[in-house]
Amino acid sequence: MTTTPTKEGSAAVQARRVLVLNSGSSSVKYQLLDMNDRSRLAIGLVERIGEETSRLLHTPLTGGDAETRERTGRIADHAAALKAAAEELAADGLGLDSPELAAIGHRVVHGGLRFTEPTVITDEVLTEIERLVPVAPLHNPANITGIRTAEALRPDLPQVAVFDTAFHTTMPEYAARYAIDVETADAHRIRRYGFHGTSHAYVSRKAAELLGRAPEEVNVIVLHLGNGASASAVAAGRCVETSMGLTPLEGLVMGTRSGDIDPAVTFHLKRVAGMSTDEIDVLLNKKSGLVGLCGDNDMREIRRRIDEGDERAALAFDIYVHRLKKYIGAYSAVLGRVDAVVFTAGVGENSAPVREAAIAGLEELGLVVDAGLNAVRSGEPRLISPNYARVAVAVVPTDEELEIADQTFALVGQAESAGQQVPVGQVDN
Ligand SMILES: Nc1ncnc2c1ncn2[C@@H]1O[C@H](COP(=O)(O)OP(=O)(O)O)[C@@H](O)[C@H]1O
Ligand SMILES: CC(=O)OP(=O)(O)O
Ligand SMILES: [Mg+2]
Repeated sequence: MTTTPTKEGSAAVQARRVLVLNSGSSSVKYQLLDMNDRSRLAIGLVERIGEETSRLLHTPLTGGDAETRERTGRIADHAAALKAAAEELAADGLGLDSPELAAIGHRVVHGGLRFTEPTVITDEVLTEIERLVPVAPLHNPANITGIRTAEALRPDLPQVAVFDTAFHTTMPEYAARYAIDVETADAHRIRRYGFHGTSHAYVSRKAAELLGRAPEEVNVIVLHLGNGASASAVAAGRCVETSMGLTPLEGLVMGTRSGDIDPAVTFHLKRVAGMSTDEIDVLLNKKSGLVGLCGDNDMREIRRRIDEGDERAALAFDIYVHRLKKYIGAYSAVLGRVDAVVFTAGVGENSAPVREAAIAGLEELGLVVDAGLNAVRSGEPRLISPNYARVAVAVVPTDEELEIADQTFALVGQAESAGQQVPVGQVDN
């Protein structure tokens, strides 16, 4: 194995592994990647953090058969979740103490306008991420805990933040600004930031590849349909419009979030229903969307209920699809020429009925889905439109973790090859 001098000047194993942490409001997804070939050494998920029914699923991928280990029982918070993940990695000889670990890459949801690129985390960067908590209350606190815990476990390693908002900072001002009083908006930095940017960037690039064209040559609409869901219009590789706004609440119907509503609904709930701001926040972020409409937020379960004739589930599905269709139409108009509409994330990659229903009736926009191609299940990027269609419709599996690992490793590598000291151990705990 190659050796290189460390910052202290002693010989060490060349570090080419990256740990990626994607901390959500109640879950942590993690992956350890070997950047020699960008392969995964282990993947894991801790879900339902803080509940009695927490669960950790850990899969080492270094041996022959990938066997998932499961831990159940309450995991109190994100710090405990990360420590449990670190123990699982250590049990496979992939512990965080490994000299082969080059950096830890974190998905950070809100980076405001300041962070347009992946950024090595210093105290000052962390303070800025903390300052953005009010506009990403479900996400940034979890990201911050992830950073602090990782820092405590490996204070000598560079930690890199990859921001969901970064890809959207290219949006023109007329798309990013809300039509509200300019002084008020500026004083409180109220504008459209957009989220899931790492996914929109990765998927739009992959879609261009699938079409055999350079990203600069194509205009695509990306529909990221996970638990959180957002659409973006990407022109020549740059985001020009996206559906999430100041926070990840705006836009499409999501698993538990309402997406677009008349903002006056909130005044009405306060004045007429007597709800507090916090109660309205919980209602719109956690008790709305699919779960609010029919009690389920998993599209598989909704489809199963529809097959059994459940009318509430059918209406929830129709509302979800209707919103998607509106955004496809709107973004076709924004882009003028569309080369591809691309489905991604849990629902987009797996739900043929959602894809079929969202594109149905859009022939005038050049959009058609081939039922046979749409029914194919595959982990590969693929076209689901017939050859004759004017606009391609595609499914492109997203890989936020790989993109975060690539960006993290590139940043740390660039800094080192330029002979710069990569800031480490600068986050106060
Ligand atoms: N086979 C499937 N068929 C339909 N929907 C699916 C399938 N697998 C996952 N999903 C949907 O994907 C959602 C999760 O998407 P994902 O992108 O993993 O979300 P997140 O990253 O926001 O947690 C689930 O809630 C479910 O609705
Ligand atoms: C920003 C956002 O909505 O993220 P997620 O889909 O992971 O909740
Ligand atoms: Mg996701």
